[in-house]
Amino acid sequence: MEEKKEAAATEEATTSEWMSRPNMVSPEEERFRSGGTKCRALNLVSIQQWRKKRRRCARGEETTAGEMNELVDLRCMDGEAQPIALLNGKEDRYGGVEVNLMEVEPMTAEEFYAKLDVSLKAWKDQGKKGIWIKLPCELLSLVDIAIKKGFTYHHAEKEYAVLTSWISDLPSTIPANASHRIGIGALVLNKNREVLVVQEIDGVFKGTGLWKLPTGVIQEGEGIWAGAVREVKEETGIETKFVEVLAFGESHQSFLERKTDIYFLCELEPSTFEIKKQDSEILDAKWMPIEDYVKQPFIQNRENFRYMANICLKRSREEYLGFSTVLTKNLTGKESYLYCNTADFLNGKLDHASTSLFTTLFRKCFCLT
Ligand SMILES: NC(=O)C1=CN([C@@H]2O[C@H](COP(=O)(O)OP(=O)(O)OC[C@H]3O[C@@H](n4cnc5c(N)ncnc54)[C@H](O)[C@@H]3O)[C@@H](O)[C@H]2O)C=CC1
Repeated sequence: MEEKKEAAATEEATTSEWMSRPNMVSPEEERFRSGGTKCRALNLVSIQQWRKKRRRCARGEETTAGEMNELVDLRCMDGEAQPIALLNGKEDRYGGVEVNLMEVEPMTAEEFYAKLDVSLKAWKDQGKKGIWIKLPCELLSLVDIAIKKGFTYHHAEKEYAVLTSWISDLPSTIPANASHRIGIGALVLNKNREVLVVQEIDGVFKGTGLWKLPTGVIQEGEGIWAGAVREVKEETGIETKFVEVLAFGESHQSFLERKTDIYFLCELEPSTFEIKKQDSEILDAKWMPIEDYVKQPFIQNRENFRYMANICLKRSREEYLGFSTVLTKNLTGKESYLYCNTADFLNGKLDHASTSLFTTLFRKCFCLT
């Protein structure tokens, strides 16, 4: 009866728990005894030796330091033990190793520990520097072990977490997790110099009565200009074409506690004018004379809002120029947008770098004159 209870508890116990309770039967040992072990590196002799050692540790006759290393050593000491395979890793461009556990056979905590231990030793001998481990949600129970072996969280996505460890004696160059969030505010002006404004149902401006520009956050893989067009369409139903980035601002520790928020004030040209507001987020939306928008006390009483509103006002009078987009390619051949002041091209201050630049330039000349 007692044994059964212990076995049931073992199933639920995490590896770290059963490692610290010397009388428990480990899941690995249980599987070995029933003939179904997956870990060929273990055999009964080494398990017994190891359990004796754990009992001695529990009685205080031996230190527990390095207990898991002992397990690995015992495995290697035994004549019948098989060598433990390294974790399957891919070299990165900076002298490190990337281990992707997204598509490997599930492994027990014990197997992972043993493999990680021998892998780290091997990689250290080989002079490797940054070690990256990508763990799918199904293997997140292994995080504990990686952390005990010196790894720290780097970042997480819905499907996985990534941990890193810098094993070189040189200073770490592992890049930080994403540090910024990108948002947009959209200036949409019609021919009567009315600006498209909204009131939001929730958020910081709830209940203030402020008529504000449509704002939003750029999605993964989305261009700033495309995100601005999408947000305006979603919130107000108005179709637009991107014209320019008028200004951008940054504020630190403004998102998820530690992230910097960068927002781009964009001008968009409307091609439809009938408002169909988004019911889930927008309380009301309308076209408002730009002077009335700027005069709102909430805006006049806050320096950054006043600055942005004045830029919008100047822009509505065609007294201000921003940055428009030039489609280019980055080093790896991916599409990359350059946001630049085309007025300087007009004045001959910059070289005309590409055909698409000329196209943009002529479009801008046409729009602005
Ligand atoms: N709101 C404004 O008037 C201004 C906004 N900006 C910039 O515009 C960008 C976007 O600003 P906001 O629209 O105010 O962003 P926000 O962070 O308040 O909201 C963005 C979206 O996420 C949703 N959301 C945010 N936190 C949520 C939560 N805890 N639970 C559920 N939904 C949540 C909101 O409903 C909204 O759809 C930022 O970069 C900001 O700096 C810049 C100046 C003024």
